[in-house]
Parts: sequence; structure tokens; C-alpha cells
Amino acid sequence: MDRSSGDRRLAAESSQQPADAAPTLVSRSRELEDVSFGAIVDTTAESRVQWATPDGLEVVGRGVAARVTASGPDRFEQIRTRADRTFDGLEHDGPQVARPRAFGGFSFHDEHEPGPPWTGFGAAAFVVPQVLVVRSEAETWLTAVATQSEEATARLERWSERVAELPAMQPSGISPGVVSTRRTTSPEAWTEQVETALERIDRDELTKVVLAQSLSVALEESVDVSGTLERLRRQYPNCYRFLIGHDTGGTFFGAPPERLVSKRGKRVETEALAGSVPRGDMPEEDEAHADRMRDSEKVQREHGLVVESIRDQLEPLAREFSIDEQTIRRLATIQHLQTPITATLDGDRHVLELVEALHPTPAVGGVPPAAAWETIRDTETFDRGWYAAPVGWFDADGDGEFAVGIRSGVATDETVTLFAGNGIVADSDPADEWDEVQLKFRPILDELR
Ligand SMILES: C=C(O[C@H]1C=CC=C(C(=O)O)[C@@H]1O)C(=O)O
Repeated sequence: MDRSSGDRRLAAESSQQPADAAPTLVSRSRELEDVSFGAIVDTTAESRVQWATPDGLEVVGRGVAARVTASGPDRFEQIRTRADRTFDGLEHDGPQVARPRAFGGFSFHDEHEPGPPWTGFGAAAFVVPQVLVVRSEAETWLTAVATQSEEATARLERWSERVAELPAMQPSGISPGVVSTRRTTSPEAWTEQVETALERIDRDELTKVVLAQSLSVALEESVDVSGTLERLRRQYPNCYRFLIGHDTGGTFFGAPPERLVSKRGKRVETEALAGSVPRGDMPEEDEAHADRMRDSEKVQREHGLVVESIRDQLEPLAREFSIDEQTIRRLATIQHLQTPITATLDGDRHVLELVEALHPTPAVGGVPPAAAWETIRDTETFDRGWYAAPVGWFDADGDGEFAVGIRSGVATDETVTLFAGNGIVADSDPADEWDEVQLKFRPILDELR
């Protein structure tokens, strides 16, 4: 087994945690003047996270107050159990918005073994940062987390001073410049892969599968990931933005348009996002693309499969379930069909139960799920790693929010490896599907050039 040293260390840390002896976490918070979030995560020496939602919550975190990792098919439950222990007895002195949260995610496949470029990214890993800065509704809070109250207070003092010296504006940096790109999948190989999937669909083994490609981008210099996210915010203000960097290995980042799930108390919000067309240069052309997507029987079928599958997964856990009206989700370079979905849960549940139920939605996996996973495994020639998998946060109450890790890449030294995929259904044309995949590389690729 070729495991990286970083991953070995993570696994060792988690196995050293005695089953019932996670130290109690203590946190202290203080309101701040505004501060550059990029400057706080401007390190590669320490674990760091950044998270921003389309509705305005922004969080950055640094260091590790607690870490939970897991692997194998029951990794969602393992994380939940370990996190419950980690948060048990949490003493938080501050407002709810500034509470400690665990940030991280999962690999797409449960039997994932990390190798380059995914060194350091195991099958499931979450970190409660030692220092968190949260901005929400024009308030900014600093939170320090430790296992002793004196330590938390001292950390809060230290970081209050440090933060006061940082710039208030987020630097957007400059693009690193692209030297060359290398595809994992040539157009010929893609056509063959799509045709193989279509044969399986023809034989009724499969209804839909999302096939992906990766693009390795060699840069002129190392990328400033936080600056890149700031530039993505300007281009894609209605998308999530995230960055996850462990103290070893690369930095996974992206600007996904797709919410996997958010849960607050019993209220759940999710969505189906599938079906893609380009943006037009002129409003009429833009509208014509959107109309073509809305009227396409093939795209509606592909989208409908995602809605149905979310209903099948979520309805058994819900007291009320509602599918809202389909809309067009317009992003700077692409537009999608979107159906918002809301539910009220039937009882107390952890957001990770919902994440487990929903991952992977057929927007990134397929239908039926097992046959789609098998097809992805048999077909793709690269490691999806954390691409297209849940990335987000949860708190001590089991509330939280997760995006689907698409429109994403992993940065390692002077390379960024990008990932993008497309749903294949009966009638899919390999050349059209190829074009749509290229559109999905663009958000990050454009910011690297
Ligand atoms: C799998 C990706 O996009 C999904 C989300 C929106 C539209 C999609 C589509 O049209 O196929 C995909 O399901 C990706 O961006 O890599």
C-alpha cells in the first residue's frame, strides 16, 4: 500500500485517540474589525480552511484543535461518532455564529487510498481549527479553540494582536500563469468511454453515469489559492468557495455551484443541479441556450433522475418534503437546470446522516448508484480523490452545510490538477459531452492563466 507520510500520520493520530478519551474543547470569542481572510490562511506550514457560501457566511480557520479521520464504507458514521466525542462537553464562550465547527470532507469513493496529487487527503478528514474568523451579516468574530481554558484565552489574545496587524482588504493576487496543460483523457479516449457507457445504458444496466476527466496544469509559479478564491468570488458570486489545506500535501479548492445539503435544526435544504449549456454573448443568445436546455427531453430526463434520487434518499428521513419550481442557474461561463428541494426532518439527525444518504447524487455519480460507481471505476483513468465529493462543515449540534466538490482542483507546488465531468444518458453525443466538460474546467483555469 503506497500511503504518503502525511496520510500515515493522520491515520496514526486517529488510531491513537483512545475510544472514549477525546479531551474537552474550550473556545473563547471576540468581535473584530474587518480583516483580510486571505492573510489569515496565508501559510502552507499549518492546516488551514476557508469556506464561503452564496448567502454570505465566510469562515477561515488555522491550526488543529481536534482532528477526526475515518476510512472504509462506514466512514460517515465513524466521523459522526468520533466528532460527537470531540464536541462532547464543548464549552463555547461567544455568540452562536462564532462557535467551533469541524471543516473537511470525504473522498468520492469510500475505498480511496491517497496518492499524488491527493497526498494527505484520506477517505474522510475533518479539523476543528485552533483559530477561526467568521464573517456573517456584517459582523466579524475571532474564535480561539483549545483543550484548556487558559490556553484558549491566551490564543485569543495572541491572535487579536496578530489580526490587528493584518490588512483589512482581501488581496486578490495575480494569476500564476500557465506553462502547459496535460489531459488524462484524450478526445478519442473520451469518445470510447462515452460509447462504452452508452452500450451499458443500451443493455439497461445503467440509466445515467457521470464521467469525468482531469487536467493537470503546470504553472509559472506556485498558485496563491486564497487570492484565486477571491478572484473567483468576483466572477462567481453565487457559488460556494472552499479551501482545505493539510499541514502536508496539497490544497484542495474550488467554487462549486452545487449545494449537497444544509441542515439547521430540522430544516434541510438541498437541490438538483444537472444539465449544462454555455452562456451567450448577447441576452438573446443566452436565452436561446437556456430555452434549448429547458426544452431538451434528454436534459430534462437527466435532471429528473437527480430530483427523483434525492427524493428517494431524503423522503424516508423527512416529515415534510417539497420540490420547488425548476429554474435556470446562470454562472459567468455556464448555465444549469436547478431544482431547489426543502425538507423538515422527522426527528433529530446529524447533517452527516444526510450527507451519507445523498452522496453521490446522480449529478456526480449516476443511476442506479452501484452500476454507476462500477462504470466510473472501470472507465476513469485518474483518481477522483475529493473531487465531486462532500466538502463542508458541521458543529456540535449536528447542524452544518456541505457543497459538492466540483469546479475544483488540487494545488501541489507549481501544478494544479483540475477535475470536471458530465452526465451521460441515452442519446448523449460524445462530442457535445466533451464540450460541456471543457466549460466546467473554465472557472479555475481562467483564473490561473
Ligand atoms: C459533474 C459536474 O457537474 C455536475 C453539476 C451540474 C451539471 C452537470 C451536468 O450537466 O452534467 C453535472 O451533473 C462537474 O462540474 O464536474
